[in-house]
Amino acid sequence: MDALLTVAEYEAAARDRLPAGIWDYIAGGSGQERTLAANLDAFARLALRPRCLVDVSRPDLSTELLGVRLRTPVGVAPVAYHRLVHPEGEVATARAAGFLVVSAFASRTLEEIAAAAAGPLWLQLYWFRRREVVAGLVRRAEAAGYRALVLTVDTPRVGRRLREARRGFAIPAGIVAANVDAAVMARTHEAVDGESALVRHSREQLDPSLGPADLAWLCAQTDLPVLVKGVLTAEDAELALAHGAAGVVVSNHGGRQLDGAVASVDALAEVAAAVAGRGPVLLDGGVRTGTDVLRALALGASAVLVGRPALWGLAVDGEPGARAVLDVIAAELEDAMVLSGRPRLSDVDPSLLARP
Ligand SMILES: Cc1cc2nc3c(=O)[nH]c(=O)nc-3n(C[C@H](O)[C@H](O)[C@H](O)COP(=O)(O)O)c2cc1C
Ligand SMILES: O=C(O)C(=O)c1ccccc1
Repeated sequence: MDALLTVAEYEAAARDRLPAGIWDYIAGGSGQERTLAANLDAFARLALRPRCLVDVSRPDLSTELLGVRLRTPVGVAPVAYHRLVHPEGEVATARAAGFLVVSAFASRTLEEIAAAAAGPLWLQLYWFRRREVVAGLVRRAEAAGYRALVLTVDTPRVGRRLREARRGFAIPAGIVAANVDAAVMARTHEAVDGESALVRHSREQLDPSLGPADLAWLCAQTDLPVLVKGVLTAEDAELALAHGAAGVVVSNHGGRQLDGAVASVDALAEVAAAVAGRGPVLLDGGVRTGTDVLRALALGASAVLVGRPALWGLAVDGEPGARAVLDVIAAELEDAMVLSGRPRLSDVDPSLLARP
């Protein structure tokens, strides 16, 4: 195999390897997939204003997030069921990642992932109707040394994923959400023609009444910082912080929830302005290159997360593949910092963009 030099090449290699149903589950968005496409297009539209005559002999990609030093400002977004693409699943991803947000629907246990992790771990939560599932995950994350919780708020139910519906997609029996009661997850394994099992499962098990008071309740349950994921507006950023959130993740769930929602990078400036330095602002959705990372930081992100790219690397070559994808992005980021005259991340601000 020739060396793969870009994230796009990992994507193509992963597509060649994965069964079509698994590929469509991962690649797909909701509805007409407009937001899925917009996440990529929005980055492409942000032209850079490089500066020259700057000493760029010592580029420094490191950053601090919630008191922890990271080698790069790039982590892995919470993505369900890594074992769909590689038998080691999240354990391999955790070895490769500088920083990983573990999904509530991880296919390895929180403790196995913690034992393997190279960097900080956060745990993502859904608002299960059975609140003891949420509380149990919080206790286990605390005990296993996770450093933050991420409450996903863009999923009162799973979006209309037409690729999943057409295939009657269900989670294969051998791959389970290792940290959630099997009874809660049973319906994710029942294939029905013309329906996504995940949509059905989410309608039954996720609580769509989630509101600000519930966020405040969650924050009161734990000393861990709680970030709110799925924020696309200044109003929701303000509401999240007012009810105890330590920060936000600007995200449209990789174009898998409300189709037609704004591209995440296009929502970033508004959210960052509302947060106004009171906590970290992360971004995910469509980050595929080092220059995308730089664009997001210029618009106010503290760090970014990649979702699908981590799975592409994992699918191609397990732990080394996931590491290689993150290394490609880091190498491109360093290059972009040197070539744009911004050798430190603290030098990255809206002046980097032609039309911020
Ligand atoms: C296959 C797949 C599964 C996902 N599972 C979850 C999940 O369990 N929890 C969650 O908060 N977000 C989930 N997401 C959304 C990601 O956290 C993230 O928002 C999105 O993938 C970022 O976009 P990107 O894939 O373009 O990088 C999932 C995304 C994908 C593609
Ligand atoms: O969050 C998702 O995008 C996702 O795919 C999912 C997986 C399992 C249950 C609910 C949603």
